[in-house]
Amino acid sequence: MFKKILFQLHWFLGITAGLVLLLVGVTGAMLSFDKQLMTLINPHVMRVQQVNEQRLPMQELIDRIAQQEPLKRIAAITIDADPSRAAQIGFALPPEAKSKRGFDSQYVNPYTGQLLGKAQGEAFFLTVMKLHRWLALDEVGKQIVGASTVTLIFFCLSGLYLRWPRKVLSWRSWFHLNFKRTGRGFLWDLHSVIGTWCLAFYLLSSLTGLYWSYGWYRDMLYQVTGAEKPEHMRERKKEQNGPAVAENKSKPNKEIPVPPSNANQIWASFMSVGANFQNVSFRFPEKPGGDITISYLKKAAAHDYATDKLSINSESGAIIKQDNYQDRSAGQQLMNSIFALHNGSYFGLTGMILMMLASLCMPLFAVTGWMLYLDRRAKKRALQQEKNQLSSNPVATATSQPMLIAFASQTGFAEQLAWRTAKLLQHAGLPIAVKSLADMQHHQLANYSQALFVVSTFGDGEAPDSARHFMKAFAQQNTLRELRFGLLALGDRQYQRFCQFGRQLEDWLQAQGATTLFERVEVDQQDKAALNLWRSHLSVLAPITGEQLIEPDVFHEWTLRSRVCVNPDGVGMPIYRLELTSEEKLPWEAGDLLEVLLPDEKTRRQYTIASLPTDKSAQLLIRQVQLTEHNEARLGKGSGWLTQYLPLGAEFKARIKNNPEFHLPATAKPLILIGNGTGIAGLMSHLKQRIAQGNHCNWLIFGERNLEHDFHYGNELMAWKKQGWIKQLDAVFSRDQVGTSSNEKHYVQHRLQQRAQQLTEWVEQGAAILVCGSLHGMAGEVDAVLRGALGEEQVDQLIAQRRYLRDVY
Ligand SMILES: Cc1cc2nc3c(=O)[nH]c(=O)nc-3n(C[C@H](O)[C@H](O)[C@H](O)COP(=O)(O)O)c2cc1C
Repeated sequence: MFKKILFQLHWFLGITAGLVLLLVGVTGAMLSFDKQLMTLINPHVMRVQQVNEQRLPMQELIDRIAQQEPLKRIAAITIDADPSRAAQIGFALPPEAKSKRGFDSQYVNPYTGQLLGKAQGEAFFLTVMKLHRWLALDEVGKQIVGASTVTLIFFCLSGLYLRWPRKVLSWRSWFHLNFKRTGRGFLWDLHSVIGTWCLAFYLLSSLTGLYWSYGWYRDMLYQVTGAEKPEHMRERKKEQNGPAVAENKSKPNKEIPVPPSNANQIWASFMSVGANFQNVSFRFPEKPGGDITISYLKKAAAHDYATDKLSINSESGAIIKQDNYQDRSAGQQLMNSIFALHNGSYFGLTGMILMMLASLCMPLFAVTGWMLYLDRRAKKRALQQEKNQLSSNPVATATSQPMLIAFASQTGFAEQLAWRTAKLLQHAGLPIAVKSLADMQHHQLANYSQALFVVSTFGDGEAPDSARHFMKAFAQQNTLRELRFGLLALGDRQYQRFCQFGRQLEDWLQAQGATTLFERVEVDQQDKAALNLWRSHLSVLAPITGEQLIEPDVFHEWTLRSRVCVNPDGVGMPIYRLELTSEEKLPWEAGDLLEVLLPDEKTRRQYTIASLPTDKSAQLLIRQVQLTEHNEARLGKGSGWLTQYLPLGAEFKARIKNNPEFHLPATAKPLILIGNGTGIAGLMSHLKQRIAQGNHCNWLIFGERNLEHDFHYGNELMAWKKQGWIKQLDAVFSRDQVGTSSNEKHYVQHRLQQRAQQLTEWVEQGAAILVCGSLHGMAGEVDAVLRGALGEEQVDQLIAQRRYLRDVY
């Protein structure tokens, strides 16, 4: 249960926060080498030719800059030990921009003092940084990024738990990516194995990233490490608490920094302690006589942010304070390394590259996570369809002992095959009970004399999660001597323990005294031959017909040839008759469906085909569906597209869907066709087929609202009546009766009730009954009339003999 909840949370947060993390990851990767990239794209600004042995003395450098920019005040200078690098000057921002932190930054040639201008790309990286830290949305964005960062920690930990392999000590089960795997297995591998590779990096970057997201987290880190907060943070806190500065959070009375007039002396003081520097930044005081703060990185520094600090008095040039990285406490060093840990530079260039690659992988998780989610959803939907079809068939209520079909499935395929198997057997007349092993105890198996097991193998040769308890209790003694069983084991040969759980289950069943109905069938992925073998075993148990266990997912191009509204002035929603053709010579028979793939390439809609291949086109009858969403009316996704938006002559994807539950054998015996609304489509194809076979004995009961507007295919039907192809035609129009002497709405079920005598006679002569149209209202009412007139037993028999078939929706 815990695992299930964790999984649900993992995917739900994944498909939401995952998208934010995708952006944060990619922008983070872009920022990894921003300095290097900036140098690369600004060779004439950030790099210089070394023209002298020595750089200009600091005072001369300052004076020459001041000559070129007399109106600007130098607030900071950064000098790099690399002789080919330009020095960086930070000019104080003008008073109106006082509240902003930072400087107006330019580069200068340290040998000549010539200003080289600004570097290109700063604005770009600033935008990337804003996206990375707060999605460029200020406070709201900051909160979203903060929450997503917390979620990333959750993904790491829950992901680790969810993928915990059975062989914990085997490095392969943790880190090996098998490129031979395909489909869902490969997606899962990409998600979980690469996730494991990246796990430490994500934990590191998220645990450090929270430092910038939440004040409480920052405070906590300082408290735990015992480190001292930097001055600007303490000041900010004071300001926020102090009433005097409540309206103005910027520093009060901020002065323009003053460059010193004895810079050479200051440089000498610095060099007395920092001669071995990699780069050094001088920050000038805001008041004359104040201290200059110097931050420098030694050549042997632990990492790029392990800087030493120095304060020098701007007048005397005396060193006031020295604060070396290596002299700080471990906690303080850690807090000074937060950014280096965040971007991996704490571990040098390798760390930076690995962190960048891990960040670049972030989209992979979002994409594979979404794909796994969509795949699971599609499977769930397909499964629901299978279940619906089964439960709407009344045979399920038969009283004789049912055959058990038990499944154990992780991602839904075994479950789908179990329901399909059930459907095939049920249609062949066997009473069936479908159960998940998750809901079963061992001793319950003794209640059945025949059972089929459809089980997959997951993880590293393990049972699917839902069947783990069944596995755990395997040692229990139980006697199943009466049980005969068949077993379909699903697996993938790319895994070392192929179909392991299926094999284990079979061994256990046999150890309990159960005997096999036929040899275990093992399926490698979706191997058709193995599935056909399973199907042929089923045909020994019962005379199954029609449908394959899995259908090929091949769609063809179809063209919309014509579209006519058949009830222009009717009171109901408009119904359109569509004519469609395909270049392929695709066969179908009466009762089959056309499954249309909508433009999003995922959504499918099924419509009963009203014509036969001999008509040279597939005809559909589609009623527009109107939905109201947020007080706005819109057309149904499938019906709206096909009846309104798809242009005439346009191509789209569709496939013929075999619908064996609605197929009829060719026979001269009578046929009763009952339907309403667009349900006439399915009845039309059957009538056409009957006529083609030369079978006259057809009785149609059709219902709609008004004769004048809603007698779909009325002309053809009347003509067939006249020619004798339809023996009896009962068209019932509910709205036409209002205001007449009966003044009651009559529907097809009422007409059928009136003709109960005739119904009994036809059924006695061997008639089959087809029902096509509304599930709600019509189909249930018709079923009740049939049961009332013929009796429960006879209706159940008709179903078992496949003489009572329905295509209802
Ligand atoms: C993460 C993962 C692990 C798997 N492990 C195994 C395995 O160890 N042995 C095996 O034969 N098949 C393995 N498979 C393949 C599945 O058993 C196979 O895809 C099956 O059709 C899934 O059925 P289900 O959807 O009912 O769970 C694995 C599949 C995935 C996605």
